Amino acid sequence: MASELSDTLKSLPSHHFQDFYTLKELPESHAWKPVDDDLCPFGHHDMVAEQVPVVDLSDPTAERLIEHACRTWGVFQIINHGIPTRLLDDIESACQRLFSLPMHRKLRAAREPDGTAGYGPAVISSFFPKKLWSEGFTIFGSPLEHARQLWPNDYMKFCDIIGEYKKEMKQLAQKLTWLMLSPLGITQEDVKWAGPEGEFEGASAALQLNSYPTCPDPNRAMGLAAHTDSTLITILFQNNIAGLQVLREGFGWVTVSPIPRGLTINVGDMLHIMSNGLYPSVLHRATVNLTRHRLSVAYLFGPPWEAHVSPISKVVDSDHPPLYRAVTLREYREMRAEHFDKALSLVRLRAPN
Ligand SMILES: C=C1C[C@]23C[C@@]1(O)CC[C@H]2[C@@]12CCC[C@@](C)(C(=O)O1)[C@H]2[C@@H]3C(=O)O
Ligand SMILES: O=C(O)CCC(=O)C(=O)O
Ligand SMILES: [Fe+2]
Repeated sequence: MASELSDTLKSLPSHHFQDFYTLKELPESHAWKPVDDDLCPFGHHDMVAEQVPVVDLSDPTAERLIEHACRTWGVFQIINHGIPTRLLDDIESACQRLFSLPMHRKLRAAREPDGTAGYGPAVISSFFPKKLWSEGFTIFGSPLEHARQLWPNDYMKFCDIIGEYKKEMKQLAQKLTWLMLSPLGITQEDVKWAGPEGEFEGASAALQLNSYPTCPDPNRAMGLAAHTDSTLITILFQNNIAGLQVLREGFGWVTVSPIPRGLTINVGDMLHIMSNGLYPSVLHRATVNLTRHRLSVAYLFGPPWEAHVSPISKVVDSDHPPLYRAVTLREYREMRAEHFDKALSLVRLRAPN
């Protein structure tokens, strides 16, 4: 088994795969400056008072609450969203099964150096001098091939859960996107690429399974470094263990308190552009834990790869000129791959009035 692992590692290029489960101390390569130091980069505030908004989707005023949350935070949590509890339990178990596999098995499904799908560190890790305390598994389209490599005799269970989860998430993402766009006066006619029924048929979607193993020195480690998502919206499920933090302008990092069976919705860069900056994409990161293995599942919902995304005319006038040029998701992801957090400013035309 040990030789299978070293053979696999030898055949993989400089890509960094870390077996966290064997480490008793935090290696220097993973030691960030204590994450608590920058809890409040804007000075001292009463952090307890600030809570990410929670929206009950069965509330008739949900749309207004969502609009307010998107304008002020770029993130909110939802309850009563209609995703079956059983499915959330299933996806959590599927993550546990995957990440608890021995390293040599996970490496069979390793992401290729220039690839996008499979097992490996977060793609943004290459932009940071220190390594992240996390591992991920990215799914575009069908997970069948990778699932076969991971569980040669029992891969269908994983595929079925992923298939069902993606289907439910797609419907929820469509509904949420309209709940977010409607208060800005944006309708189906304004978003040609959303299709005649506004069903976002050609939308791009990916599923990112994240694992944050227990860490011997959590205050000096970083699970996932600060980033915005390059999506329209992201729907995040976390396994009831705190770790996700969002940056609230003027306050600092605020922890998103897990709500059992709740989901967190992030505004991504594509929605930021479409809304002409009215809905800012949220900067977020994930911390790690001494005793509890945290898992999260991000459904990354975007426009079709080749659709031109630009500020929608309904939110543009002479007082509010377009702040961003049109860009396709394909072009934007290429810019992110090269320039990471500078990508949004690279498509920016001017500063707001
Ligand atoms: C669809 C995508 C968004 C993502 C890059 C990717 O191609 C697949 C993984 C996604 C993810 C998840 C963790 C955070 C993130 C910044 C990363 O490193 O990989 C996002 C990427 C993104 O939003 O650009
Ligand atoms: O694990 C989390 O809470 C954050 C995950 C995340 O930001 C992502 O997958 O894009
Ligand atoms: Fe994210």
